[in-house]
Amino acid sequence: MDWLTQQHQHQQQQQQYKAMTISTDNKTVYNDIRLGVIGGTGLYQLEGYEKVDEVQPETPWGQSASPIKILRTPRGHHIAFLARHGLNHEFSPSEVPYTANIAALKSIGVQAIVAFSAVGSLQEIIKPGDFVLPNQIIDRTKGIRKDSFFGNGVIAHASFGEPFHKPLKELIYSHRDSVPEITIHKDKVAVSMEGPAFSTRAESNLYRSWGGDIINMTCIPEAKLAREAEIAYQLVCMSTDYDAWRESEEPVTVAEVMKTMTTNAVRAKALLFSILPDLEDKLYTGDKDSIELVKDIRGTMALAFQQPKDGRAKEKCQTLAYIFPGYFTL
Ligand SMILES: CSC[C@H]1O[C@H](OP(=O)(O)O)[C@H](O)[C@@H]1O
Ligand SMILES: Nc1ncnc2[nH]cnc12
Repeated sequence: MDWLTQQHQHQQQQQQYKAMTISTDNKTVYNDIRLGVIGGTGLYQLEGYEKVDEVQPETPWGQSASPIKILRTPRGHHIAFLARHGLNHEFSPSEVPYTANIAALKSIGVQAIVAFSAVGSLQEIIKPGDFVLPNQIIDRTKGIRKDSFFGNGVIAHASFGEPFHKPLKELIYSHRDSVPEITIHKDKVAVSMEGPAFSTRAESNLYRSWGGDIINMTCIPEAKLAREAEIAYQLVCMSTDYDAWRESEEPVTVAEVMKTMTTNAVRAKALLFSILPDLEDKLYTGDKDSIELVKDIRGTMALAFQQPKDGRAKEKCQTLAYIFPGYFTL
């Protein structure tokens, strides 16, 4: 079968699928969740929205780090909020159940994620308190995190040259003046390190020499998994410190990060609040299977499989059907 036919067939199958979330009372069904928000260090709740429910689906990759809060926006749409490290920050960056987090969001219908992250700055121009929309990542994690839904008999290679979702990034950036206190930089390079200890001064300088602009410990594998799950994903970074490269200053500590995050968290919520109506216009208008904003990412994995269909491990196909409804005939 040629790829166009394959693509067409896949889109038809996708249309038959309607993501649904059953509420905790087992009665209410939310089938209109399209936006997911992930909060990181210092951002564990999204106040200001009506909490209508919370769900924690059991995915084939386990449970998400925290229950997913289903919130109603002032316009009446449902959005999903997840605390990446757990509500009490109980998962270290190496321990976060990234696969479960992304699978759970996908399973309730999320098609776009705005993810927040506290980052160190590797450049003078990015001051603590500034926000950054990166467009590239240098992966310095150590291979101990599960960073793919594939393997074990079903092999696929996602395209990851552009690790973030450009239309989503541009939408967020277009609101850069909406919160006057925030300076937003865009198209910067994020270094994602393993941690949990922060970098040495030598490492911090090395990342600068590689062109790194900011550093965190979580965007790998989160961005990769979102890409595999065909979810449009943009990281909104909040600079908290100058890491360890500035000889004139003490290297970063958690106390410094948390101090800056107190203000950053308030600003992050203000930014989200101001971009939300635009995001809702773009994401919640029209049929959920043909949203213009995310159309470039829907169906992309159909072309990423390595094997002939009959060469795939059946059991693994069944598992993967949880996040790829329509891709596998079971
Ligand atoms: C407590 S400082 C290091 C910690 O902060 C960032 O977390 P997140 O990306 O979830 O906001 C960084 O990635 C590290 O996990
Ligand atoms: N300097 C830093 N390095 C890694 N992750 C961070 N998160 C916040 N500041 C950081």
